[in-house]
Amino acid sequence: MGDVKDELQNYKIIKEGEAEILMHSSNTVFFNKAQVYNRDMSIAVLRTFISKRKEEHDAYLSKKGKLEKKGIEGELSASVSEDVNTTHDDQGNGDTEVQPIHSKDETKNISEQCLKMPSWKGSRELKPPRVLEALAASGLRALRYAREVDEIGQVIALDNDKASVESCKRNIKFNGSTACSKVEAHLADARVYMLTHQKEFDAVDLDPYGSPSVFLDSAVQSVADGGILMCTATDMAVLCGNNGEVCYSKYGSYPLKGKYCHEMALRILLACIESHANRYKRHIVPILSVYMDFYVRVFVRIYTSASAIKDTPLKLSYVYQCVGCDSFHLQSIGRTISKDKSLKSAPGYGPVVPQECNDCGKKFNMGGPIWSAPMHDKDWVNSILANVKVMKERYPAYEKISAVLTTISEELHDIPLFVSLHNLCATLKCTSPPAVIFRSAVINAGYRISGSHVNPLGLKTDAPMDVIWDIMRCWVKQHPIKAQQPDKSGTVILSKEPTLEANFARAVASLSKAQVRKEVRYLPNPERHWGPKVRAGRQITNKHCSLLGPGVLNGSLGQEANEATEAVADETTEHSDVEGPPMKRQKNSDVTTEA
Ligand SMILES: C[S@@+](CC[C@H](N)C(=O)[O-])C[C@H]1O[C@@H](n2cnc3c(N)ncnc32)[C@H](O)[C@@H]1O
Ligand SMILES: [Zn+2]
Repeated sequence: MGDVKDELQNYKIIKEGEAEILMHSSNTVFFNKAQVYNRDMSIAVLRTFISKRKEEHDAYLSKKGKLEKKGIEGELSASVSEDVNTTHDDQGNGDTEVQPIHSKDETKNISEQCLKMPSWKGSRELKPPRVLEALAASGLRALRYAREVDEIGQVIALDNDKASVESCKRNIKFNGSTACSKVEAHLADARVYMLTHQKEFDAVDLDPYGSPSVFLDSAVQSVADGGILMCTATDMAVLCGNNGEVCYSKYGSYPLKGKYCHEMALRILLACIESHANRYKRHIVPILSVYMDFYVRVFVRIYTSASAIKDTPLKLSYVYQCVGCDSFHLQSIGRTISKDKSLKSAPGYGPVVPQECNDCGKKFNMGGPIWSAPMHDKDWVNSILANVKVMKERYPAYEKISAVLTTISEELHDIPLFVSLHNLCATLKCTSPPAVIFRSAVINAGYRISGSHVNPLGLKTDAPMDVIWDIMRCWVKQHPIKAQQPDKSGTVILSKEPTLEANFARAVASLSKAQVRKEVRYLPNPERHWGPKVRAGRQITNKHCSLLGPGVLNGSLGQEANEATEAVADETTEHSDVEGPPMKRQKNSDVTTEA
């Protein structure tokens, strides 16, 4: 007895949500409290998944019941497969172009049809969802799922590290009867386990150190039809372009350095998961894709449909980014043509840009392919946010996740990537218009504009780059700058006369509903040292700098975190900035990005 007591003295209890874990003083098992956002967000998604799954099952049973009443046995499955085979309305008499998919309405057709084909198809009883936490460490996440998500089924927690599995088993016992009855811990290589448990889990969670790339192939196979894959990547330096070739080798896409790099990271990860899913006649439907703090996390549903995977090239694009002015253009990989009442796939028309940038005359870097279809499902985002607000007290990170979800709910979902107002001004070496004034000019020119959750200074818009530069030319006419060197991109852009006369009068829609209601949309980090952690039990060395940012060596925040904090500070001044003096921005990437 005394021994047990002595032994327990070496542990401290860490509580997060309703779960408690024992952490040994030597802390050899991975634990990062910054991941509370990640775990809270995942719980919110799982709660919504359970209620949506129930709705889908009820709808399926009601449709089935109606058909059975009419005595039309077998028609349901026929109607479902018909739906899945017809992914577009065919209106053409001869050859008709069908555009690549960027908008939700276009994907909605596809996803709605696929939603009719989940794993429980045909069964009257909907079993509680089974969850796999493939990389569990202390088991904190698995325990939170089991204790906090009502109606959840069995949770399997895996780790290939013996100490982690022992700690996980200890924590299961420590959390009492619900945990003991629902959570099981196994020592296993997650890849082998997932490969040998195909389509068995309604939710699979991947939360690795760094990149999830080696786990994706088996993970997409272990998710049941209509199930959800939740996947984190913390290798932001790789995904954001510091090691472009490493990114290509891990994810099959080239990243581009740019203000939108964190959104590009999300879209590279989505494209990579889709590519693995396609190998098994499966495809993804993104529900929510989030960049937070120092990592990206995506939530995607997975379906099997040999015909739906033909649409994949319509959902992927290369990105051309000008090395001089950062203008960007998307090149879709595929298009479809409708011929004699059937749809055919064809390679995308290209190139969408000339050799030299129309705006400044410099060359383009080409990145991608990225997922260019919507990366969130708006209905899901609204449901998740509503659910989070109702259960406010059950989320330790309520302020943060509700702020992120609010900003995501406002994003233009059909617009991949974004422009940065400060970057535009840095190129022109001009003072920055207040965001609300720039937004107004875009709206007054007949285009849509929204913020972006990944960057408080990002603006998503369907206005083409030439319209954006015209607005900036008009702004500079009103706020003249000193003469610059003639070969600079900004000088070339300003040497052209605008063809559009920008109207900077404040437009009604220039502030989002949440901005009007003064709801929090971005939050700074709660404390210093908030950021990624290295593998349990390992020393921080120079090698980790590429993953965590140079600040880790002296224990300060990484570069990513610093930029985020700076951006939040900028965003918090956005409102006061509205009528205030414009700020001058310097561009430091002018020389380094030149090819
Ligand atoms: C970042 S930690 C997981 C943190 C945990 N999900 C949480 O929320 O607290 C990653 C874990 O993956 C485990 N791991 C790495 N490779 C693995 C593999 N091939 N199979 C199973 N576990 C693995 C490591 O031992 C480590 O405990
Ligand atoms: Zn250019």
